[in-house]
Amino acid sequence: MFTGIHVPLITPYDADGEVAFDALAKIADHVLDQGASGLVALGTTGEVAALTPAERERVIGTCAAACRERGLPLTVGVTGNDTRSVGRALKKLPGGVDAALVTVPYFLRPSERGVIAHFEALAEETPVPLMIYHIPYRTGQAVSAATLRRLGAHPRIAAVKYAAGGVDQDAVDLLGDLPDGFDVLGGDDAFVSPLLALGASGGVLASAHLATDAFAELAAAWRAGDVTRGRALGHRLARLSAALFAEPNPTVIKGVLHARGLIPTADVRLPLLPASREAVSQADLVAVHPGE
Ligand SMILES: O=C(O)C1=N[C@H](C(=O)O)C[C@H](O)C1
Repeated sequence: MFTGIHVPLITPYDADGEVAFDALAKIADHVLDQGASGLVALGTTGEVAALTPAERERVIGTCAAACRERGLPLTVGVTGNDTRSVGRALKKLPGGVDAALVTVPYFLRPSERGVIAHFEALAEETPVPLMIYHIPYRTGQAVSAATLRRLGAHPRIAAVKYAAGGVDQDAVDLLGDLPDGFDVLGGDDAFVSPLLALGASGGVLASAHLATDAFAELAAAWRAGDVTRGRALGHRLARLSAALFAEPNPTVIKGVLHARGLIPTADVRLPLLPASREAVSQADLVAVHPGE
């Protein structure tokens, strides 16, 4: 299920600050038609924390329709640091959801044994396969390769979105000895190419709103062992990701999509602030020929 590039969609807003569901549907169709292997709804990029429960439900429905039409998977972000409430949220996921992206418990900083107990409890009750979201610079929680390997051996834990802020020793250790049926997806846009080179099967990349086809080609090149193409493309796309992440995600991406007429406004909800004009025009420029 988890190969190729999965795009964690932004949430576009109209001039009144309401979610622009028609624009969301168009972006979903666009990235899937450009070669994305699936969508992720309600990620950080989708400003999930700023959405009401009703908006979240409609976002899932909109993304599910686009995926269903093409027979591609929809993953939905489920965030929380209390095992029971995350379990309840998983059980409430509507039809049309194929997997859940579940953050390592944040802020609380349980032990790694606690992290294992958390995911093993969730894996026993989840209606859909789980993708662990490992992002220690946001959660504050270390998770070793040994812990991920143990969790990856569980039949209901299908993948990890690996976002350690670089290619660390645990990434090398994990990718050198993966449990059967457990996929690693790069979750730090700038480091996806080296992770693919080590054996990751794809990525969950906000940058792939732009140049989706080039990101899909990057994943395919590394899978096919085409080092020359993978390396060259990886360097170019890393420059695009750097430009898109020059200010807090997803502000620059929204700025570029708006400048290109793909969403009605570049607005974000507080505490995010819109990206500067300079950051948007620089990223727009880099995005024009990312694959060459
Ligand atoms: O929402 C996501 O999923 C992602 N969020 C990361 C972030 O906001 O830092 C970036 C990554 O591309 C995917």
